[in-house]
This record gives sequence, structure tokens and C-alpha cells, in this order.
Amino acid sequence: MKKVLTIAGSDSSGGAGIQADLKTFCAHKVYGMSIITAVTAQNTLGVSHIETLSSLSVRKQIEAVAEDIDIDAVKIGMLSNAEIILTVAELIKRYKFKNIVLDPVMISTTGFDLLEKDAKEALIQELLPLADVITPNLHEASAILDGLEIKSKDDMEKSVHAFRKLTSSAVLIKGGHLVDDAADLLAYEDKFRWYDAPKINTNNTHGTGCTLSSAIASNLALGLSVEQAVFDAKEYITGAIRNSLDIGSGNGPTNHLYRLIR
Ligand SMILES: Nc1ncnc2c1ncn2[C@@H]1O[C@H](COP(=O)(O)OP(=O)(O)O)[C@@H](O)[C@H]1O
Ligand SMILES: Cc1ncc(COP(=O)(O)OP(=O)(O)O)c(N)n1
Repeated sequence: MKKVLTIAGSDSSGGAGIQADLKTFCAHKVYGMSIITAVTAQNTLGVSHIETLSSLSVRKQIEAVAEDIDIDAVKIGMLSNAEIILTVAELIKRYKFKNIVLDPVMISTTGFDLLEKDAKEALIQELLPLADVITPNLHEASAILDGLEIKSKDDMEKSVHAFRKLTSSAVLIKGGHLVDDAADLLAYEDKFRWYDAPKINTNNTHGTGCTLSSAIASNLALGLSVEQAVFDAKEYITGAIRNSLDIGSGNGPTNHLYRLIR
């Protein structure tokens, strides 16, 4: 069985973070492992508290897994601060991790900071170059590109050229926050490809970014090309949103069981 590691924060409500990642791995029939960077108190209405683990704890968790188990792919989500980013970057290099999908989590949809403001540069300088695929949403892409306005599909196309100057990683700009579309744009090598999808009329989009990046990591572990891994992950997230769950009174979670329970 293929083995996939997530390095991310815990979401007590189970919709995003480590919990979404492990559910996604399970649905893709890969073995999931987790490195927890922070514990958030969170529900469908928002984040009320964050306790970040020490970089020593993160280091020890990664070493414990990597010294014992072969890892076929890694998904990276919420990292909280620069010290943890530097630790993760160092250990990626030491253990030569492959198939790395970086979701540059910065802020929750409900507006809570999940990355300290001064850590953005470390993320760009230290982690971006190590990732095989990065998956910013419109807000994160704009933050990485020094405030470049990205609100439309045209803006997304322009922004991939700016990304090309920063990194040779494949970049998937997620269009979930476009007004009437949910199209994502993949730029890889010197090509780009749109993954179109209709915008589903629902508030239940908590954890969509986490789910998509974990699905891509699972598909890479299973041996798919980047283009196909993104295609299959896009189908998975679209189905998980279409069948999303009315849990809680805010933004409910996606449904990872929709292919099993019909
Ligand atoms: N309402 C929606 N209908 C269809 N797809 C959506 C919707 N909202 C998000 N998505 C898709 O979910 C994935 C995550 O995107 P996005 O919500 O932009 O990321 P994040 O959760 O990081 O903000 C993307 O593939 C995006 O197109
Ligand atoms: C612990 C934790 N990690 C990441 C997120 C962000 O999740 P994401 O899927 O990018 O988007 P929203 O759920 O915020 O819409 C999170 N909330 N918690």
C-alpha cells in the first residue's frame, strides 16, 4: 500500500486540516500518517484558539516516521510559524521526500490567521523551491506575489507568469473564490491547463483546499502524472462538495464518503 504523510494543523471540527487529510487518504486507499504542527479550536463558524507545537515536537514527529517508514508522498498544510517552516524544509532535504504538495495555508476562509505574518518570506524562500506542486487559493497567490490583484480568470493567467519567476514547481491556482466559477489553473513546465467546474451553490466548503491538496498527494503516490493527479483530485473535490454535509450552523464540511455511501 502507498503511504502518504500530512504535515498540518488539527481542526477540532474535523472539516479541514489533518482530519480532512486523513479522510482523503482513506478515500484514496492510501495509508495516511500525520505530523501535527498546531492544534486549533475550530468549528464551522470559525477558529477561536490556536496552540502551535514546538519546532522540536514537529522535528521529532517527522524523524520518528521517516526513520522507520518509506513515504510515497507528502502534503503540507498549516505550518503556523517560520521556525516550523525551517524545520520542515531541513527535514525534507535530509530525507529526500518526494511528491511534495504544498498548500500554502495562510488564513482561514473565516478570516483567522493560520500563518504568522513574518513567516511568509520563509515559506516563499525555503519551502516553495522544494515542492513539486503548490496549491494557493486566490488570496494566498496574491499574498505570495506581493499583493498582485487576482480576482478573475484573466488575473489567474497573468499570475502564473509571475509564479514562474519565483519557482519551477507546478502551481495550481485554485479558483474556489471566483464569483461565478470554480475553475483552477495548473501551470507546469512551460504549459498551462484549466480544470473547469461549475460553482456549486453551497456554504459547505470548509476544508476544500485541504481536501484537494491531499487528493493530489494521494494520486501522485499512486503513480499518476501531475496533470492526471490534479484532474482526478478535482473530480474528487467537486463530488465531495456536491455531496457536502449540513453539519454545524456555519460552513459545513465536504463529504469523503460520497463514493461509498450513495
Ligand atoms: N462552491 C464551489 N463549487 C465548486 N468547487 C468549489 C467551490 N468552492 C471551492 N471549490 C473548489 O475547491 C477547491 C479548493 O479551492 P478554494 O476554496 O479556492 O481553496 P481554499 O479552501 O484553500 O480557500 C478548488 O478546486 C475549488 O475550485
Ligand atoms: C487546521 C486548519 N488547516 C487549514 C485550514 C484551512 O482550510 P482550507 O481548506 O484552506 O479552507 P477553509 O476551511 O478555511 O475554508 C483550516 N481551516 N484549519
